[in-house]
Amino acid sequence: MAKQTASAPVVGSAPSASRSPEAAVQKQSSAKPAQQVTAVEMGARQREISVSEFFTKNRHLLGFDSPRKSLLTCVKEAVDNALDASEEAGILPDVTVRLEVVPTNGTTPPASQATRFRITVTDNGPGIVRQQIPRIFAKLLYGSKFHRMRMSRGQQGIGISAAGMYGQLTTGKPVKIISRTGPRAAAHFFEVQIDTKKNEPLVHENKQIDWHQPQGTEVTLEVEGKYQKGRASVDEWLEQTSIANPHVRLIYHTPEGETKEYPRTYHELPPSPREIKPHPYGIEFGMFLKMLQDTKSHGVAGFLTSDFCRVSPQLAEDMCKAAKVSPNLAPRALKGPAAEALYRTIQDTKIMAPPTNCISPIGEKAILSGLYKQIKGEFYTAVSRPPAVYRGNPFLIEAGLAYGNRPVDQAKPQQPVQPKAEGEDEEEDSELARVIRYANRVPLLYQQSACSTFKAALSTTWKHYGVSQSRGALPAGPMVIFVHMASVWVPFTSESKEAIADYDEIQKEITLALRECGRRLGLFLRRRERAASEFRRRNIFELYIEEVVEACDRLKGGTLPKAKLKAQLQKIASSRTGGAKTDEALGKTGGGPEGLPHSIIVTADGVEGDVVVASPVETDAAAAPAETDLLGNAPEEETPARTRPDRMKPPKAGTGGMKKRPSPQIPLFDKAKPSGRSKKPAHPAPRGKK
Ligand SMILES: Nc1ncnc2c1ncn2[C@@H]1O[C@H](COP(=O)(O)OP(=O)(O)OP(=O)(O)O)[C@@H](O)[C@H]1O
Repeated sequence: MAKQTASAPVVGSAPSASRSPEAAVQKQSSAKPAQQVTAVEMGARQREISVSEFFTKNRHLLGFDSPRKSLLTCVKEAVDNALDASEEAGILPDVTVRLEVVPTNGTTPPASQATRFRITVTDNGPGIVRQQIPRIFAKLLYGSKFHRMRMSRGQQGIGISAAGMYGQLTTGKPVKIISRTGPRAAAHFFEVQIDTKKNEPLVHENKQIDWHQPQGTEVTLEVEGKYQKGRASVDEWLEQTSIANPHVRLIYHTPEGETKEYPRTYHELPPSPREIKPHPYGIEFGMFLKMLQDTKSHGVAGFLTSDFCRVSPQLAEDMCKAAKVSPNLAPRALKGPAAEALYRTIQDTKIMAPPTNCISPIGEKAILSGLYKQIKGEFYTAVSRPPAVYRGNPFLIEAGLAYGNRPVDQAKPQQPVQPKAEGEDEEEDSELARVIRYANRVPLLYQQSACSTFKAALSTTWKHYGVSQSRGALPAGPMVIFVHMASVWVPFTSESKEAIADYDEIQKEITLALRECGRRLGLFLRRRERAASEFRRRNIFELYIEEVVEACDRLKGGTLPKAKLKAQLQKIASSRTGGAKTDEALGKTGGGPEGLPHSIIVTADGVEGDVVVASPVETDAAAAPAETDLLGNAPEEETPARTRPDRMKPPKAGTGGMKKRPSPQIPLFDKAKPSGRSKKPAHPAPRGKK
C-alpha cells in the first residue's frame, strides 16, 4: 500500500474560502504523490523470479561475497562433488586442484595481486553422462542428492552451477567440462553458461575429444578472486579436507607454482552410506499431507509402511486404529481433521529410532591418522559418538584433539626464563586453541561463532582437564579441537553451508564427545607431569647410588659384591619412583597409553598408542607437504609428514598399535579406577595441582 505522504491532502479538511474551487482541485492534483500506483499497474509488474536471477542478486547467500571467499567456494564446490561422486562409485578418490593466475592486460601479476583465476579440478570418479552435463553445470537446483536421505557432502543441487554462474558474472567466461564415463567411452568436452532469466543451460561447445584419463571429470572455471594464504584460505581448506579424508589423494598446484601433495594415508573407502526413507518423527504436517497425495500405496496403512522407515505393518494398523482411520482408506482421501488425528497419533507413538547405516563416520583411526599427518603435537585422541537423531534425521558426532608442542622443540636447549611482571600471562596462555569444524567431511571455515560445534567447544569446561581457560573463551594452549558432524541432512544456518544450526540434540552430542576427548587429555597431562617428576627423582637417586655403593664397599674392606648392591638399589629407586609406569608414561617402553583408547602420544623417544595409523603410507615421502604446527606455521626444517624418524617408533610385532591389556585399565598413579569405559567422566586435577 502506498503511504500517505506529508504533502497529501488531509481527508475532511475544508478548502479555504479565499480560494476558487478550480484552484483547490489544481492544488489537490499537484499534491498527489508521484509514486502512487494502482493495483492494475502493480499487477503488470508482477512476474516470476527465476532462481538464478534471485541468486545472481543474492550471491552472498551461496558464499560468493568477497573475492577471497568466492575463490574458496568455487574450489570447495568442485572438490566436494569430485569426492562425493568417486566415493559413491566405490573409487578411492584421486583429486587434482590447479589454481592459475589469468593474465590481465597482457601481464601476469603475482598470485597475491591477481584478480582473476582459473580453477581446474580433476577427479577419477565415474564421470557424468553426456546429456546431464549442461544441466548439472548450468542450472541451479539440479542434482542427485537433494531428494535422497543419505549422507553426502552436497545436498542442495546448487553448488557447482552457482560457481559457474559466479564465473560467468565476474569474467563472462563459460564453465568448461571434460567428462568420461569409462575407458571404452568417449570423452566429451562442453562449454556451458547459464541463462539466468530461465535458469536453463546455454551450450556453447560440445565435442568429443581425446583425454588422457580413462575415466573421471574435469571442471574449469574462470573467476574473479583473491588469493591469500592463511586462515580461511584455499590452502587451509584443502589441508583440512585431507585431515578428515585420509582416503583421498589430493594434489594441489598453487597459483604460486608450488605443488603440494596430500597422500592417501588410509586405503579403504569409508563404508558406503545407505539411503533411508524419512522417519515419521521428522516429518512436519504439511509434508505429511503432501506425501499422502504423492504416494503410490493404495491404503493408509500401506502408505505408512512403505513411505517411512521403522513402521511395521502391525504398527501401521495400530496407529490407524488409534487415530480412528480405516487402514484401507485411499491416502488421497485422508484430509482435514482425520489426517491431523493420524499425524498426532504418529507423533505420540513410540517408534524405533531411524537406522544409522545411512551415515558413514570418519572413524577414530582415520581421524587420528589425519590429525597426526597434518598437525605436529604430542598427544592425539579421537572419539566417535554413537548415532543420535534430531528432527527425525540420524546424525553422528566425532571429535578429536591434537595437543602440545613438538617433542623436538622440547629437546631444544631451554631459553633462560625471563621473570614475569605481576599479572603477566604465561606465553602459552596467550595462544588459544583452534577449532576445526566439519560437516559430512567438509571443512567449515567461515561463521565460526554461529556454529554449534564452536559453541560446544566454548561451553566445555576445559579447566577440568588440566587446560587453562578464561570465561567465555576457548581453552588456552597449543591445541587443535576437531569436530565432525555426519548426517543425512546437516542443518546449516544458510545455503552457503558454513555453520551448523544449534539444535539441542546436536549440541549435547558434541559436548559429550568433547568431554571424552578432554578427559583423555587430562589423564595424559596429569600422568605425564607426575611421571616427569618421578623420573627427575629417580635420576637424583641414580646419582647417589654410585657413591653409596663405593662407600659401603670401603666399609666392608673391598669385599662387597658391588654390582649386586647397585642393581638392588636401582631396583628400589625405580620402584619408589613409579616403576615401569613412569617409563611408560614418558614413552620409554614403546608400550601403549593405558586407559587412553584411540590416542597417540609422541615423546622424544618415539610414538605410542595407535601407532598403526601413524605408519608410513603409499607414495613418495618427498612429495608430502610439510606439516604445520598447531598455529599453522611450517617447521623450520621441512620434514616429510609421513616419515619422521625422530618420532616414529614402529609398533612391536603383533601388537597392531596400542597395547591390549586384559585387566581393567588402571591409571598410572591413581588408586581410583579409571576411565576408558566408565560412564562417569573422571576429572583429573588441574595441571600443577598435586
Ligand atoms: N565431478 C562430478 N562427477 C560426477 N557427478 C557430478 C560431479 N559434479 C557434479 N556432479 C553431479 O551434479 C550434481 C549437482 O552438483 P551440485 O554441486 O550443483 O549440487 P550438489 O552437490 O548435489 O549439492 P550442493 O549444492 O549442496 O553442493 C550432483 O548432485 C552430482 O550428481
